[in-house]
Amino acid sequence: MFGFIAELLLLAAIVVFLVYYIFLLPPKYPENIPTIPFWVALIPFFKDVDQSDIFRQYIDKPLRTHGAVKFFFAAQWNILVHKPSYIAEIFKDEDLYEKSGNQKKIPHSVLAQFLGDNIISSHGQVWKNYQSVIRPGLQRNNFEVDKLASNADKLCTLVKDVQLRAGRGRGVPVQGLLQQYSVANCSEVILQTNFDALSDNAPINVLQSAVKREIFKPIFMNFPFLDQFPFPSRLHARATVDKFRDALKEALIESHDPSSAKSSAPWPKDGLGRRMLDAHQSGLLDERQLYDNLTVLFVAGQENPQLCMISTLYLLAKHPEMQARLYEELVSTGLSIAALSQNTEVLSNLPLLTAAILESLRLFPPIGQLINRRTSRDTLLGGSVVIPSGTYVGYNCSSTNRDPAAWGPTADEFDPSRWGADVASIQKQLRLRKSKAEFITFHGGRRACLGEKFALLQMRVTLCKLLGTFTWMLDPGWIDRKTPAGPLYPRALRLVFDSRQSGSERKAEH
Ligand code: HEM
Repeated sequence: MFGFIAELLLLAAIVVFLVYYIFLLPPKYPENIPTIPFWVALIPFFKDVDQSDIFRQYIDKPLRTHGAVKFFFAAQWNILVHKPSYIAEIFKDEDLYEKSGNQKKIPHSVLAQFLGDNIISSHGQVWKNYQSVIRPGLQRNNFEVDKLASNADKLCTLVKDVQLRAGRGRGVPVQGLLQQYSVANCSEVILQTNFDALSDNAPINVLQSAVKREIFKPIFMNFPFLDQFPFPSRLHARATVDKFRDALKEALIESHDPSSAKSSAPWPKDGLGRRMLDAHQSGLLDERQLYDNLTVLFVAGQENPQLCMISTLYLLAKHPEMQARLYEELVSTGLSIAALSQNTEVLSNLPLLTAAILESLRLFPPIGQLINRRTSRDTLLGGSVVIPSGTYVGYNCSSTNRDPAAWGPTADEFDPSRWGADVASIQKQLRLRKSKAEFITFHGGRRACLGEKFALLQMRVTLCKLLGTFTWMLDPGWIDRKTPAGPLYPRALRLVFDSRQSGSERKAEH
């Protein structure tokens, strides 16, 4: 009996070994690009790392030298592309490089349950249908800038309070505050809902943090097939994402019900929330599609701007001279900060402000790495890289955005002047860099981000208020490290804020 069990265990061990061996073996094609060893993806499990260090050490050189590599991620082999001309080719052929999001790639995962089938990850006619509903709501010309400015005022008050409590010269954590702020902007201005996110302990902020903890667990991001098993922690994760979806759904319905105390009427013409509810009523979106899209719009609409704010505050903290120049630019308009923060036209025509935001988005794209396109047939990328049908293809955004061949030897440096000195040349350069896929922060081609316009407006208003109210620097005790995996940004950033007024008062005192 003992011998039989031992044999069975040995057999099981051989099967597991064989399966793993095959699983971890890189695909034969393409032959002319290198393979990043599979264990590189596993380093964050064993060590507390800065993902940009790992990238520099193991991925950067082969990726840049060959323009693409074979790369193990999310428990499968993919082609990770760096070369801008390859990426431009991918963006151009939507039918060959089909969007294939989590609902197709890992349908059993918590992530797929959370975001479902939505405008970002769908393909073909379904995507066109979603676009017809969503695009006009996201690209309207009349975003309520007064609401953004008033939320930015509240943010400044929160920052002041936290800094006061921490004590002069002591660093304060900024991520939580920026999360509250971007949730408020996204829910109120994009979706016409209200979660009272800027008040203390708003339930949405607690839920949002709980969902993020579950979704970004590295072990399940790298091995999503583990979600097939009913681990108690994953059942809890599923319940948490459902609760979050229900909260969004309830808020959307209540805020669009004129008889509800939580109604956000009057609604703007073309408001996205109304459009989505109408599309459901007319049968254009079924119930599942309505709430999948609502969830993804909420996530994309507040998470990406939030990360952009963190990275921009970080870069400006490292460049106090740039803070001073930006402040001078605001003052040079002759408008008060209060008036300027609500004047979309003047704000959009400030060259340094525009260039600083673009430069931050270039160096720290909120979506650092994206692998969600699948080849629908065999192909030859760039005329030389053989990619078999059914292969997942993606890119590392910050690597391409920092390509020295495109941006020169200072590609890794924060230098807003590289974008141009006036708004017309900055816009021209932006269009050119996007068309050559040298700046891919907002993706590209027909699937380019639909929220770019809103995101840039929000960044302008936010920086106008923050720069008009404070100067800031890095907390000297904060360790300068980026996140270990997932979205790339400075980890648990702590800043020391100083009120501009008290700064000038201090000068007067001397
Ligand atoms: C700094 C802010 C932002 C950045 C860097 C950003 C970046 C991106 C990227 C990289 C994609 C492609 C995603 C993929 O293929 O998986 C995308 C798509 C998209 N984004 Fe954004 N985004 C930002 C803000 C927003 C905002 C505020 C919204 C508003 C809800 C939004 C809505 C969308 C939508 C709807 C798509 C899908 C477009 C399509 O496929 O038709 N984004 N964005």
